Amino acid sequence: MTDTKKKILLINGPNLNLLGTREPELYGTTTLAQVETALVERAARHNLELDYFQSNHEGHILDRIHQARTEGVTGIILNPAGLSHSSVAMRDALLGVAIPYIEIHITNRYQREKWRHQSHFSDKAEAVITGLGVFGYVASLDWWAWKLEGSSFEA
Ligand SMILES: O=C(O)[C@@H]1C=C(O)[C@@H](O)[C@H](O)C1
Repeated sequence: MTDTKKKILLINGPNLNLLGTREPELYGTTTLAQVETALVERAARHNLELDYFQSNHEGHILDRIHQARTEGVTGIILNPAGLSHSSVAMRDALLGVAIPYIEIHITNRYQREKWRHQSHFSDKAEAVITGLGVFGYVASLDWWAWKLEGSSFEA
């Protein structure tokens, strides 16, 4: 019997293609490609498949979210980026496909402009990570692995 790995989809929103050179004092110097590569390798160690997608175009992100349902994606790691604070359509897409997601933000949004404190996604997220830098992506993946492996705690 083939061992079908559970699939996690990493979605990054607008301007995160600039990660590594974009306001490095806030977002750090690790590139998005480095994050994506590391997570694919880490996912494999957890016997998970990880696919990733980044777009600066809201509609393209909506289409990728819709596609995730047909692919049987188990869970999503989502950094909506600037769309966190504005996109009802993206929230509706996630609710529409009914795929659970963890919301991750590289920066601590609560240390930034007040309008960044609000997110259209947090109340429906499994969890929200904000301010761990790019480690937030690692934490998000490990959380999915822990959850899918039965959520057992070993101190
Ligand atoms: O911290 C982050 O990853 C988020 C990324 C962005 O691009 C901003 O628009 C958000 O406000 C914060």
